Amino acid sequence: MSTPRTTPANHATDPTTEQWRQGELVEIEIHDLTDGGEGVGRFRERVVFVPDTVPGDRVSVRLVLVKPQYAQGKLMQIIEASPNRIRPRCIVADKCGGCQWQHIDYAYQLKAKRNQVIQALERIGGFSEPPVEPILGAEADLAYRNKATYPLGRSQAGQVQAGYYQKGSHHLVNLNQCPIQDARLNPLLAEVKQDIYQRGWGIYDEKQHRGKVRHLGLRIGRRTGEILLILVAKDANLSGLEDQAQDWLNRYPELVGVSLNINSHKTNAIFGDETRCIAGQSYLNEKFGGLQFQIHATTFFQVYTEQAEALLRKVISQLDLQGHETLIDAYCGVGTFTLPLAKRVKQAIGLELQPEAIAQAQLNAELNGITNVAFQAGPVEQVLRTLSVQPDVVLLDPPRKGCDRAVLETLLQIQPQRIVYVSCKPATQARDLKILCQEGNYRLVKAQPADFFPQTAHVECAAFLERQS
Ligand SMILES: C[S@@+](CC[C@H](N)C(=O)[O-])C[C@H]1O[C@@H](n2cnc3c(N)ncnc32)[C@H](O)[C@@H]1O
Repeated sequence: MSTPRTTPANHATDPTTEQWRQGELVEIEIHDLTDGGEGVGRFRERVVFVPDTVPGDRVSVRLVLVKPQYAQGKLMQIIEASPNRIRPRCIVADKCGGCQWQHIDYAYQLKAKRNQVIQALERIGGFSEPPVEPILGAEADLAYRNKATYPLGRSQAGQVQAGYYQKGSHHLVNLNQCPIQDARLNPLLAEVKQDIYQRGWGIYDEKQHRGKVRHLGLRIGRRTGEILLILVAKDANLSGLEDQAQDWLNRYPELVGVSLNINSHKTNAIFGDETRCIAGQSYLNEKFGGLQFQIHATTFFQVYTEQAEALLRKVISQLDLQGHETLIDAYCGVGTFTLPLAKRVKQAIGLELQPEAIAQAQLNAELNGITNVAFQAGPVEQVLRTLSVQPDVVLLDPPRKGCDRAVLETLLQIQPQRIVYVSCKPATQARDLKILCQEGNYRLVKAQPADFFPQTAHVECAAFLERQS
């Protein structure tokens, strides 16, 4: 299970290519899954990647892209279904690119995710028999996401649509509800689209870079039920926006704020730099790790609150902090891990690129009366080496691309006793762990996978390292 997705160079003149015909219909058995969630089979001794399949399936596949060493297949027919296959609980699962694994039994998803971590540690990290714990599976494998950001579009009849892009395309799959979102967000999704239509606000066209409203975002505090609504628009000129925002606040008692984010750039990035609160408040309240948090609409917060908490509990129990330690939380966001951990150490320092997230982290510390914590805005690769403290523990939780090389080099110089590396991308995590563990600097004590993203191929993992004496 879990084949890293490789795309070998295209040797157009390789004679073996001739044995593959684009458009050919072939029958194959699926025996593996890639990191991206596609099934893997073999045909004429070479690899075929097929979305929407699962190990144990015997399928008929159209070869839609043919390369010398691999082909991309499109599932045409399931000849014999794997025992791991289930009927998707989402009515648009066959089209929508939001989830990759709606057709896979949850127990098998968990097995495949743990295996993804093991494979990455072995193949990329070079660890033999890595110490990977059983995965922390989720109690609820649906209705778990606390946040949704939908691109907007128009139907041929001109109706406003919101949803996720179709697999491998920029064609929008219109949704009125999404089974992996917190169900309390669904009524807003269906009705707000209609209001945008009634207001006559132009919908952004990414090809032409014309129109106004680009995305509709919804975020909910799982424990408090408070909801934030955010519109992302090319400019702030939406007639009647204040009235409409107030109308939404009146209509949905659980909605606590409506914001407008302005993104005037021709970019794939969702949010622009400026966010204005239009009605209500700019943040929602949430409870996490026994603490109170305020979270704005555009700042990072883990999408599965309960699972993030379950991983936090593992981190706390593994670290067994005694109260005398200095802890650095690099890539700290709004203080999600920093603040619960600060209560268990002498001093905590959070580092984060986004100044808005740092401002919220500071505020969250104040809200909870936590005074032994300091936050600093800036890139970890620059800030970490300028700190004058000697940390005992460093927690890393970088974005998917992993840590900048300079961060790893600084860690190898300052040599904290322990490093916890939390990641949602096993491949980059394994790459970075290899660097930290080379020449016997650190030892991988334990890797703890957790499912933060049921129905998708993504997996979270906390790796615990100890300095070798
Ligand atoms: C995966 S999130 C983790 C946030 C936090 N630990 C949490 O669990 O909520 C990664 C965070 O790193 C921040 N970030 C990205 N690149 C960074 C960099 N070069 N230096 C500092 N922070 C960065 C992002 O803004 C984001 O808040």
